[in-house]
Amino acid sequence: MRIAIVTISDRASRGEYEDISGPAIEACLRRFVVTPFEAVRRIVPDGRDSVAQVLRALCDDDPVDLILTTGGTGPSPRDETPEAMRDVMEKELAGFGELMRRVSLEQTPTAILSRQTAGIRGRTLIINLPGRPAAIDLCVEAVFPAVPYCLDLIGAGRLETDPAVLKSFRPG
Ligand SMILES: Nc1ncnc2c1ncn2[C@@H]1O[C@H](COP(=O)(O)OP(=O)(O)OP(=O)(O)O)[C@@H](O)[C@H]1O
Ligand SMILES: Nc1nc2c(c(=O)[nH]1)N[C@H]1C(S)=C(S)[C@@H](COP(=O)(O)O)O[C@H]1N2
Repeated sequence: MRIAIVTISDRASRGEYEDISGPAIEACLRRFVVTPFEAVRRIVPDGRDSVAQVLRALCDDDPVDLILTTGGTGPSPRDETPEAMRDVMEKELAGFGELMRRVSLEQTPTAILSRQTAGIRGRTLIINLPGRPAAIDLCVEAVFPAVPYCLDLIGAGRLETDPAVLKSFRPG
């Protein structure tokens, strides 16, 4: 099982601030994913082409099973993660963005500014998270119960979670 964590930030990619959100995603997953996995880490600048290029590379050449991105989902001019998603996804899973915004709205009214979504390319599931470190655990934990079954359905690797920490759901 290989899980890619892609930090999308102009300043973090230039080393102007420390990437906190990327490591926070890996730490979050390590708390409940019991299947051994390799974390593949990338840090790229904002922008449609920059993001689409890294996503295509991770899905097409020796594909990873799951990609979690952080950043670039907002409304400012350089935030183009959703445009890159539209370029690379073969199927959109809009429910992921809907649920993450719903839980985030309980934390902050600016959650409506995130255009985060999820989608499938080949045998890889891609999920967008906002850039702010405070969003990571909340958004990952909200959607993850459905992730293992989604990976089954697209032919990715089998992923198990520790039910005492995060219960995943496989119907039937
Ligand atoms: N990977 C990250 N690690 C730590 N903090 C982050 C990260 N990404 C975003 N943040 C924080 O969240 C704020 C809002 O994120 P946003 O993606 O809108 O950044 P930004 O202002 O567009 O700048 P940049 O793209 O250079 O990160 C940032 O100003 C920063 O404080
Ligand atoms: N849970 C959660 N969601 C959140 C936030 C947050 O602090 N917590 N920040 C919001 C803000 S202020 C913005 S601008 C958008 C987009 O952030 P991004 O461009 O860093 O992806 O995510 C939103 N979603």
